[in-house]
Amino acid sequence: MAASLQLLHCKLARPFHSFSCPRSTPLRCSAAPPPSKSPRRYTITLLPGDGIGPEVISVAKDVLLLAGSLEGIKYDFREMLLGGAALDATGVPLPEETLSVAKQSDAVLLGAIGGYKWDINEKHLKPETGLLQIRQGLRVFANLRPATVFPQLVDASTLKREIAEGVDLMVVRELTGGIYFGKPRGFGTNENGEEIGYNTEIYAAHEIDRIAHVAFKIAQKRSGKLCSVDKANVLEASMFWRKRVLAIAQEYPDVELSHMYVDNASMQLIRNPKQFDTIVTNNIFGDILSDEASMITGSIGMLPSASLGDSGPGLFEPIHGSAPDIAGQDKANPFATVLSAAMLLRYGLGEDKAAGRIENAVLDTLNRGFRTADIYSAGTKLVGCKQLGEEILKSVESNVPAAAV
Ligand SMILES: NC(=O)C1=CN([C@@H]2O[C@H](COP(=O)(O)OP(=O)(O)OC[C@H]3O[C@@H](n4cnc5c(N)ncnc54)[C@H](O)[C@@H]3O)[C@@H](O)[C@H]2O)C=CC1
Ligand SMILES: CC(C)CC(=O)C(=O)O
Repeated sequence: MAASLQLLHCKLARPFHSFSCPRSTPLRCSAAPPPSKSPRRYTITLLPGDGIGPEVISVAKDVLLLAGSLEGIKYDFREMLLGGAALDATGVPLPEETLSVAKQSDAVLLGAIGGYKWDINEKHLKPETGLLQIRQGLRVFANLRPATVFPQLVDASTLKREIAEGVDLMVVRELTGGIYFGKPRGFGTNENGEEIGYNTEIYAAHEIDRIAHVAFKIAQKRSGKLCSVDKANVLEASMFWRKRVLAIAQEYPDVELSHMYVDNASMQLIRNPKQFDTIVTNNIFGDILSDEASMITGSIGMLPSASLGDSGPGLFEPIHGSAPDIAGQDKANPFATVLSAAMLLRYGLGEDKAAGRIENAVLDTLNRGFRTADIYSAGTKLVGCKQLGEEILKSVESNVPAAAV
């Protein structure tokens, strides 16, 4: 089974740099485990989930298959239930079998979960609880969310060209701690007998230290700049976050560390996103800031993610949700999931060549003018999720070299 963070630490933390950032030089690590099986064969757990999840996973699976077969890779796919689909079939959002199969696989590719149908469910019967449980079950505490503005999509950004052009940042989000998991949590009544709901933002030292190490290492391989985002002017958990990040910084004298309050960071991302390179932040701030960062790139449908732990399979998923407003209409943008599949190959399996094929194919498809509605602009070709998938496959097949895209 792949040891995800070990692979990451040996690799380039800027997967798209070859076309988005000519100023930097690719880093390679000789310690990265070369694939030794021949033919290389991997077990991949697919979790399509709900809403547009199955639509985008179907495209990504085909792309993985083709890029893999062209690079001598074979897969055993295990499609399992998660979220609302699992609730309907089994009564729980994360069946034991799903977690067990996921744990035994080499990597996990997830679509999205959730939908109106389950919104009124109690907490333990919500699709979202299944998502949190699988992240925790796989111990994937480091969630990497690269936000890269592709030259082809500068005009799809809601920001002015001069602000959006060249943005290439990495949000390192802590994924298995903080307020999404903190206890006590729940509903009750206060001393006046009034109903209340409450949650706890809590971080132990080891949780901050390990995500800080990941972020510093990524920053080292990028531009050497790390911004830690918190709310240390108000929240004790953030004051402690900052203290630990400062302590860990002693081990990375080559990284220029800055701190920013989250309210300012959300404003600065829109004012001047190019001031950021690597951002490290807690679970909830990372969730929100990465959705915001996605719009700089043109759409939430463009942002992939990799969630990695110290050992075991990584979990790869687009940052978007199940988009119930467009589900079943063939309108979903599958690029985020396809790029998550590329991250799976690169950081989950060490299959750089197959990953590169997919990344180049995404750019080639954009170069050939194909767009889903969320990134459409005048003069480009509007297509649905399925047709975009077919175009990506053509680009994978033609294997346009990186220099040409
Ligand atoms: N990782 C996951 O599975 C996540 C699940 N959710 C769940 O998803 C459901 C909907 O949540 P929302 O807040 O509406 O967030 P969302 O990300 O599903 O949708 C927000 C907006 O972006 C659009 N959008 C999202 N992905 C797109 C894509 N690939 N292509 C084109 N447009 C896209 C949607 O149509 C919608 O207008 C909820 O049940 C929520 O809990 C939300 C976020 C993450
Ligand atoms: C639906 C939540 C559990 C998670 C979320 O919003 C996210 O990770 O993007």
